[in-house]
Amino acid sequence: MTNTTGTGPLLDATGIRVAYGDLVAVWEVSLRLHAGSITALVGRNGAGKTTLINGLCGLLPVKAGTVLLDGRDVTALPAWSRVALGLTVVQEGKRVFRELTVRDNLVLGLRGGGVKRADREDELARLYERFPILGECRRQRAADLSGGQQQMLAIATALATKPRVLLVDEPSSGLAPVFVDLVFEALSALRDEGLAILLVEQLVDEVLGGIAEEVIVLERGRVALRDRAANLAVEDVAASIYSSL
Ligand SMILES: Nc1ncnc2c1ncn2[C@@H]1O[C@H](COP(=O)(O)OP(=O)(O)OP(=O)(O)O)[C@@H](O)[C@H]1O
Repeated sequence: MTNTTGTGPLLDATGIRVAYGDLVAVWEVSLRLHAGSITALVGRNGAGKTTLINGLCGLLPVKAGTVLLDGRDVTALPAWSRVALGLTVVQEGKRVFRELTVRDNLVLGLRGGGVKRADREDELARLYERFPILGECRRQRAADLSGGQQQMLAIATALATKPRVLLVDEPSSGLAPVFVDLVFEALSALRDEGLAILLVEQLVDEVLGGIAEEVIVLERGRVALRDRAANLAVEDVAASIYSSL
């Protein structure tokens, strides 16, 4: 059944378990992401956030559980076919093709999302309009951009795939405050346009200060706390994250 009414979750993951050999890093985690909302995934280092994201997007196989994308079971599909269906990840660490130009990175995203060659220039123009900073340096190698610019490029490349569900792993990591603000502004705008976003983020103040509707705290691969952001105080979330230290 597809989510044509806009009321059901766009991403519905149930009982997700992910392991590295015998080490189970994520234990039967369930979560739902809805159109037009940001869910923040927080937890201390090693809690399993990246592993969960990679299981959801298909970069790692799941040992148990199901991932439904708009009602369709994508659990067995490779990452690239999930991208084509609208489930895209922005990996940790500003992953871009460093030797390619900004434009060519974006074109790879457009191809991954199945955008037709005839529509390419229009789509690129739209991306440059959204991220003027990328328009200005479209002919530069990605390696020559600043860390903040590379993060914007990583997000823009993900957007080029035309996702409905975006998984974003620690986009603010290592960025100057001005770029953190730009990243959060971009994600808020995408949420307002109807994307369902899962955001791994260490900046608890930012998460509870407005960007996220829901917060999930992971601890040793399990959900330790889950609530509407409005119901949570920074101290509660911080206590939940650091209680096991
Ligand atoms: N490639 C790997 N091989 C083996 N174990 C791994 C691998 N990657 C992660 N782990 C282990 O899995 C667990 C979860 O790690 P993960 O990176 O998902 O946590 P995280 O919450 O994203 O942490 P961080 O905030 O540091 O990125 C940790 O115990 C980690 O040591």
